[in-house]
This record gives sequence, C-alpha cells and structure tokens, in this order.
Amino acid sequence: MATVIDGKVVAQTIRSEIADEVRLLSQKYGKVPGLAVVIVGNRKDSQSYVGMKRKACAELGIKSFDVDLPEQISQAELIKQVHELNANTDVHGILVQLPLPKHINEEKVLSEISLEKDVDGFHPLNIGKLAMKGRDPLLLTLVSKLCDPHYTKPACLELLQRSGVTIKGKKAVVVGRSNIVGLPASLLLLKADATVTIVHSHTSQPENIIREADIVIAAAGQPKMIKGSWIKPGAAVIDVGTNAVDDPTRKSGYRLVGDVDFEEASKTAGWITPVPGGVGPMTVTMLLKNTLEGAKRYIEQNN
Ligand SMILES: Nc1nc(=O)c2c([nH]1)NC[C@@H]1CN(c3ccc(C(=O)N[C@@H](CCC(=O)O)C(=O)O)cc3)C=[N+]21
Repeated sequence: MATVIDGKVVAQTIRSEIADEVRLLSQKYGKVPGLAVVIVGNRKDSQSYVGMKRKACAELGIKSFDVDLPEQISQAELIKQVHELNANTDVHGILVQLPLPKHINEEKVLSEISLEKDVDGFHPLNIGKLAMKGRDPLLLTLVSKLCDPHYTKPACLELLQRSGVTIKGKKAVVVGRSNIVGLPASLLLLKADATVTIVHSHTSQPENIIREADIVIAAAGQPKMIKGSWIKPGAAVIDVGTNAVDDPTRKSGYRLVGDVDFEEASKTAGWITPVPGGVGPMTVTMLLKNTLEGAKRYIEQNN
C-alpha cells in the first residue's frame, strides 16, 4: 500500500512558516505583503478558487486586493487594471484568474504583469527562463505551484521531497502538456535532474511509457484516466487533476476526482497524492509563499 501524501498537512506547515515571516516583516518595516486577485466574470469554479485564495490571505496576514471585473470587459481595460496594480507599491503579487473570457487573449494579458509580481509564474518570459539551464524565473508557483520559490524545490517536488522521494536520476513521466501544469512541471523535473518523458493526447499507448516511470505527474484533466495497472510498483504518483464529476448524493451535486484511479493505484504506488487534499492546497500555499518572497525583496530593497 502506498504512503498517501497529505497535501493539507504539508500546506499547513508551510502556511504557518509564512505567517511567522509576515509577522516579522510587519514588526520590522510596518508593512505587510499584498496580493491582488483579479477575476473576470462569474464562473462558479473561478469564484470558488478565488474565494479560497482571498481567505488564505486573510488567515496569514497578507493583504488581498480584490479586483472583480465584468465578463464583458475589454482586453484594453483589463490590461489597464493590470498596469495600475503593477504601479501600486502595496501590491507585491498579481494573480489573474484563468480561464479568461473567450474575447480576451490570455497570453497578452499575462505578459503585461510585471515580472517581479508574477506570483503564478505564468509570464512568458518566466516560462522561458524556466526552460533554460542556469536561468531561474523570479517566482514560480506553478503548478501551479509545484514549486518553492528557491526553484530547486518545486512543490510537487516539495511534496515529493518532504516525503523523502529523490528526483535526481529518476525516470519521470508527465501526463499532459498544458501551459499551466504539464509543460512547466516537465521543465522543473528536468532542472531537478530527472529523465523526463511527456505523454499527451497524441501519444500511442501511453500506458507503456507510464509503466516505466519512477515518478508520475498526472495533469491531463481526464477523470481516472490513469489505471492502477499502469503504475510501476513503488512509484511516486502526483495527481494534479481536479475534475468535477456529477454526484447526486452530494449537496453540491458534484465531487472532485483526480486523473488517477486512486483506489487501484494506491495498491501499487509507493507514494500517492489524493484528490482532494493533495496538490490543490499546495497550489494556494505556494502562491502565498511567492507573494511573501516578492514582498520581502521589494521591502528590503526600498528601505
Ligand atoms: N491564475 C491562475 N492561477 C491558478 O493557480 C489557477 C487558475 N488561474 N485557474 C484555475 C486553477 C485551479 N487551481 C486550483 C487551486 C486550488 C485547488 C484546491 O485547493 N483544491 C482542493 C479542493 C477544493 C474544493 O473542494 O473545491 C483540493 O484539491 O483539496 C484546486 C485548483 C488554481 N488555478
């Protein structure tokens, strides 16, 4: 039976470290970190994620700047709002909740966020730096937030390392190649000296590749797509999938399932993250950690 990696516990440990540092910063400089959370429109899932982020800020003493914009806002107007946040010296991190409405070019908007305030690590230049040896992006929450701001310890990676799993020299397979998870996760693993293979929707027989993996990062967005029989005995399995499936027995009408068949895979894997309660809570935590790092850099430079 696999060791189940409890993302909530790891996240809580890191959150209390962040709260301590926020207190110190405030005592020393009379300033607190600020995170702007921008949401466009009223998608229910986005509102729920954004609500979690704002609540977590409040708990840790981070000031949240809430920017709620209408669905019909023009791209130019949204960019103007981003520029204002770039110029606001009380804001150390800016998050524009994705996805944006169809009429807005996400890439264009993300590339307007100042590099120092890019707490998601979604700015194209930061992604570019991630791809290059020896050049680290300023902040990287990724995978969201698989990553710790020292970049040597990506948060999946943080989750793996805190569980005693080494990455160097291991065979890692990333399932999915999205801009926000699969691709950056692959680059992070490569930086951590894994041998990395990416499988995606055009890969034939992905199961044969996944079976060789010491580390599996599941980020395909397909509920329970990865079967227990695809997992090499003893492998570490990090499930980044958060798929809502209908569940009439729940009050909400749905429940979250990962990309991995947890029941089956946990019989074979060495380590596995559950959904919910695995990578999700770390995502929010690393975002807050990056906001703290951004604030420290800014406040210390300007005092
Ligand atoms: N600019 C931007 N940055 C993001 O980081 C970003 C985004 N846009 N758009 C959407 C995705 C999704 N995402 C999640 C955050 C927390 C949980 C999370 O905490 N999940 C809980 C469950 C929460 C629940 O029960 O609904 C868990 O897995 O235990 C999941 C997913 C961040 N994203």
